[in-house]
Amino acid sequence: MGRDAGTSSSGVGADFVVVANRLPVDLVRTADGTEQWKASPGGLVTALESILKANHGAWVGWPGVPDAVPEPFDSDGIRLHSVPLSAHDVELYYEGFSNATLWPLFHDVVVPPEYHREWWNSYRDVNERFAEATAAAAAHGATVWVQDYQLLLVPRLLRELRPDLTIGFFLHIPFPPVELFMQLPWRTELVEGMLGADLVGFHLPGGADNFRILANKLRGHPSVRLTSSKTKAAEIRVDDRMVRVGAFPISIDSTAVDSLARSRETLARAARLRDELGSPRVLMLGVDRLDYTKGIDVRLRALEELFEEGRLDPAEVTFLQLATPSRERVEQYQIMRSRIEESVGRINGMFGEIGQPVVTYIHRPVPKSELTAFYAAADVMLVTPVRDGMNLVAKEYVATCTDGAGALVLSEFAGAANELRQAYLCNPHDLEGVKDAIMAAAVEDLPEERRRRMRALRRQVLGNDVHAWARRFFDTLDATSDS
Ligand SMILES: Nc1ncnc2c1ncn2[C@@H]1O[C@H](COP(=O)(O)OP(=O)(O)O)[C@@H](O)[C@H]1O
Ligand SMILES: O=P(O)(O)OC[C@H]1O[C@H](O[C@H]2O[C@H](CO)[C@@H](O)[C@H](O)[C@H]2O)[C@H](O)[C@@H](O)[C@@H]1O
Repeated sequence: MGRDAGTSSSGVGADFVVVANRLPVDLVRTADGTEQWKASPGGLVTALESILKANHGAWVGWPGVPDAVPEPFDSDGIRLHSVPLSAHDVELYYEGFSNATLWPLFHDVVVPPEYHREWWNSYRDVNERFAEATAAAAAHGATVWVQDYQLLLVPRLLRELRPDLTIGFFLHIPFPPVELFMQLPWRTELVEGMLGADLVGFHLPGGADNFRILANKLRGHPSVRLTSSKTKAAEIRVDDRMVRVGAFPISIDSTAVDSLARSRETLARAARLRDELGSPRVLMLGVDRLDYTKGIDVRLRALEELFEEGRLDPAEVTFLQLATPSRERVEQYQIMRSRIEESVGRINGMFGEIGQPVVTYIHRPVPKSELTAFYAAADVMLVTPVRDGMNLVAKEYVATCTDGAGALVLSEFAGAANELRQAYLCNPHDLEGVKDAIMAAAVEDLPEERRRRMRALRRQVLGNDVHAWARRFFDTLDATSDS
């Protein structure tokens, strides 16, 4: 990628800096008062960590707990700079504006977004602090890569502080249609914030188009499509600068996942897992943060009806759901958790046997090696979000399917469906369609059809990894700074 920077030759600041709400590790405080660093949740960290490890850059982010102020330190070759957040910041900026205003609004209002002025004030204030911390961490002329919806104001704030920097911005969640974005009382400030970058990247062309339309509508900045560009980027004139906008679908470190999946330890653990689960004929798996966008309730409802109708036999099928705790103090997450846990209990009460539940539900993160063994053990992976920026779990499952025998049921409303066309695609709002996709993947299709689909999926995932994603982004960013 040619961004092998670390600290600059002057020793003051790094030449390549990632800025994200979270550091790649969270500080965890245990009941006995001890503190330890643990891997942060979510696909953003999974993807960016492998890029930064390869490039020895710096990372600016929140250490994951209120009021922690750790000094900068090195972790796996990455220099970590903390932006401290108070309990009040966490409540208003993170749980409030980021995750109860922007998150639901950008995910097609699957729950109603809330608009509160005090949340917005806190968001602006925290974005200013992120911009200041980044300005202090970056060397003269450095490249800074700002991540995601929690930091939409940072590109512009940073440009004001440090006009010498090259600034990229990437949005990891869907960018909504104009009519939805227009609900935001602070819509103009947010679009101006993003336009502070030299390149604004989205997962899908639809997101990039929505943003171009808004920039024109709100600020009168027309855009021009660059027909010669491989990424089909467009350019927007903002005062005396050109801002590029394009689609860059994120991916995973496919080769690393593939080789971990082939290891003797993983295969042995996968076989043991199947035994522990009662050697079912069909093992189905779900792996998500416990988020209302992920459609965990959709797949549970589909399975319940398939058991009720006798289309699936509970003596032959087991469903394992791993659900990492997420944003637990936000009301809509609490509502969803109760619904899911109630439905797991109901299905097991109805169809399970003593010592033999039909649904096994684990509400905690598991180590990467264990997660890979779960993927390797599964016959059918259920990925049914009602809306999702990309969904790296779908790609991780495909990369783990080294024997080519698994099947992926995938919602059309996950960004990943744009590339993984050979999955068993379904509309999560159409329960009969979800049930039919599960039946085809788990029971009805011949093994050869499943293998044909999985071969195509593996070609896609192994041929387009996270390093290629970052390369495409930086090639476009470099072209922007040249123009
Ligand atoms: N229970 C779990 N234990 C460990 N890692 C998990 C668990 N659930 C999800 N993950 C990891 O979190 C990431 C989720 O990324 P993604 O599917 O893109 O969704 P999101 O970023 O919205 O959570 C993946 O890298 C996946 O391996
Ligand atoms: O930091 P949290 O509030 O605990 O949330 C975890 C992350 O969730 C979101 O991930 C998104 O990014 C993935 C990678 O691009 C993508 O595959 C997925 O569809 C998105 O939902 C969020 O956008 C991140 O900022 C969070 O770190």
